[in-house]
Amino acid sequence: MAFISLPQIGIRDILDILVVAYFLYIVLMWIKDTRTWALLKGVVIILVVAILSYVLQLHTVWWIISNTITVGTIVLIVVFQPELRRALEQIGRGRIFNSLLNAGDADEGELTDDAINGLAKACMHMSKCKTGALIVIEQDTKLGDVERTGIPIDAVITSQLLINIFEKNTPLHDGAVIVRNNRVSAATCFLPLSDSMEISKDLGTRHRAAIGLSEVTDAIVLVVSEETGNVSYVRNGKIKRGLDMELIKKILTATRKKKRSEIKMSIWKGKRKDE
Ligand SMILES: Nc1ncnc2c1ncn2[C@@H]1O[C@H](COP(=O)(O)OP(=O)(O)OP(=O)(O)O)[C@@H](O)[C@H]1O
Repeated sequence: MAFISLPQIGIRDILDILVVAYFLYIVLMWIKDTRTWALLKGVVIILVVAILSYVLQLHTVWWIISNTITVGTIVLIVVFQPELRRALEQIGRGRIFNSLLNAGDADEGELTDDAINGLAKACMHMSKCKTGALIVIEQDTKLGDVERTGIPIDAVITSQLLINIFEKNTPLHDGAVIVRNNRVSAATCFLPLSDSMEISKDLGTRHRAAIGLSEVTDAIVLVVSEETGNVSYVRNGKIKRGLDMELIKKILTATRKKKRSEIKMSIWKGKRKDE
């Protein structure tokens, strides 16, 4: 009697399956959040056509598809180079690695109550006066490259200092301010612009720069619009507009708490749903 022999499954096989499943999940999540989603649908359609042409013996269609696949792969790598670069950067600053590397650093660089108050007060003041502002708060990803494009300051955060920096027609008002370890480390910094096509057309380059930096780093960016006085919070490529004093404080305080719990939890939880 023929009997079915089940392969032996050891702990290594389970680990193997879990690692592959996790990476597939990450890749699918990443694809879903970028313009690569449209590409994936295109690739699926081409694959379906290729299979059909093979099964139905449509020689010309099959010849064209099979010959363009090699060239097509190279073309896709070139076209999607920015997305691939961003994906690698995101892996590099992944929560699991950061948690392992930064365990114990929870309080280092964390915003103090005074700093949060200073930031919120300055944003609301500049909002009232319609003074444009761009404030980057460094997190785990070091922003030395961005900082080098600006002018060093190295001063404790106060609302007065920030208001003064962004005062129109003064030498430091253009570009972004970098905040590190509760200090304003530099001003007039140049941020990378986002090339996302999903950004609202009523947002100009200041907001595009904030989103651009948040796409490639884990920095938090506060933006005050010169045109509308609107205050926005930008993180992970997402923008939340129309903040008031309380909301700014609440968000910055929540980020601080999140950072602490992230170190304990992220190894187990993976990507949080609220992001
Ligand atoms: N890449 C960048 N890095 C840093 N700062 C930038 C960058 N691009 C623009 N800015 C800042 O934004 C200012 C121009 O803002 P612009 O009016 O184009 O944008 P906006 O998003 O419409 O802002 P607002 O609503 O404040 O008018 C510049 O003067 C400069 O200070």
